[in-house]
Amino acid sequence: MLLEVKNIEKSFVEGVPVVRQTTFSVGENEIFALLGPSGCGKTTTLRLISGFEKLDNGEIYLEDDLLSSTKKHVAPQKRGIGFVFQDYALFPHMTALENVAFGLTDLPKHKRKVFAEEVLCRTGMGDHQHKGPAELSGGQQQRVALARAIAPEPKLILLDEPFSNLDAILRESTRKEVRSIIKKAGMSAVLVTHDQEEALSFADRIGVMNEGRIEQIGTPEEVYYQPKSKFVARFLGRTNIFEGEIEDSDIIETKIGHLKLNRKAKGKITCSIRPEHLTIESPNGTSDKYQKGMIVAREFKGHDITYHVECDGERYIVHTDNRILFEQNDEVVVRPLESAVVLER
Ligand SMILES: Nc1ncnc2c1ncn2[C@@H]1O[C@H](COP(=O)(O)OP(=O)(O)OP(=O)(O)O)[C@@H](O)[C@H]1O
Repeated sequence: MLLEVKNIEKSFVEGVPVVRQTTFSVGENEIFALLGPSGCGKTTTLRLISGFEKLDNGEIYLEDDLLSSTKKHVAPQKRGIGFVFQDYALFPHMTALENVAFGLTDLPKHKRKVFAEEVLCRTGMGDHQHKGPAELSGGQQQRVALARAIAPEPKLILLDEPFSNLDAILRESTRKEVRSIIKKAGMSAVLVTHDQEEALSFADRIGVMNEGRIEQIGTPEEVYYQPKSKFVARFLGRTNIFEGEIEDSDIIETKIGHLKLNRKAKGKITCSIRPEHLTIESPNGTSDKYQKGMIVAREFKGHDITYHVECDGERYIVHTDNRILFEQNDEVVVRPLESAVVLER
């Protein structure tokens, strides 16, 4: 593993831990995202890795070298880690090109600007390379900061909400470019974000953080489709939660009817099923193992439609493609297409 974070802990105020017993590792050429709501400790975790904060407990290793522990603290500039922080401070008296070229000390002088220009072009800033930070918009400065951090090709790069100031279209294209630069150069990255779509599309693996702890680590598909907790299920996108009691079975009775579970369970259980794993049908001709419900709201989004269906006082969300057309107040049955995932907590 390239980066190993072992049981790290940090409090700013005694007795109020901000990062608790956090453990994860990042492999060679891997992009790892720390995803969680505002205030859950993501930035602090990144600052502990960069060395801008000292930890209270635990250890951080890069290529088996100890960077941080309670006894040792390697200075940030000596860690060989690149970073883009939320406040992306660029050198104000330098142009965009000079900002990016500045860190390329490993290259011969005449090659620095050529390479810096190439990276700026790839982050869409080629036309603005001779402007100073004051002449650039927030989003443009953010792209220069990204180029500056990536250009020296550090083994590991830390990215704290690096696309937050870009509009939706620019965000997607910049994300793709940055991902491809990181992958091609063989770098690894830790991305901090509260945007689930960003984590799902950018990272190879995601650690979902809640109140200072990582609740689950997995590939985007695992954390999205196999969440371990209610928090992870809900934070990764819309979902339908069912609660009930069963006797050693993989079927639960719900208000939409029988629902198959991904495994056998017993006692009180909670399970989750994504809206796209449910569908709706006209009640005519379907067997009576599915309960009737009514469409109470509909969100048409062009390529797909989200229906809100009320069954016996409970609301469910169903996501279908735009060929399944119903109107508000239509009577329907909700039918599962996949099994529901039993949550551990
Ligand atoms: N230097 C500090 N001194 C005191 N408290 C701090 C300090 N830095 C962070 N905190 C507190 O630690 C908690 C976690 O902050 P952190 O910035 O790590 O969260 P985050 O998940 O990155 O949130 P955001 O996405 O809003 O940046 C917050 O309650 C914050 O107020």
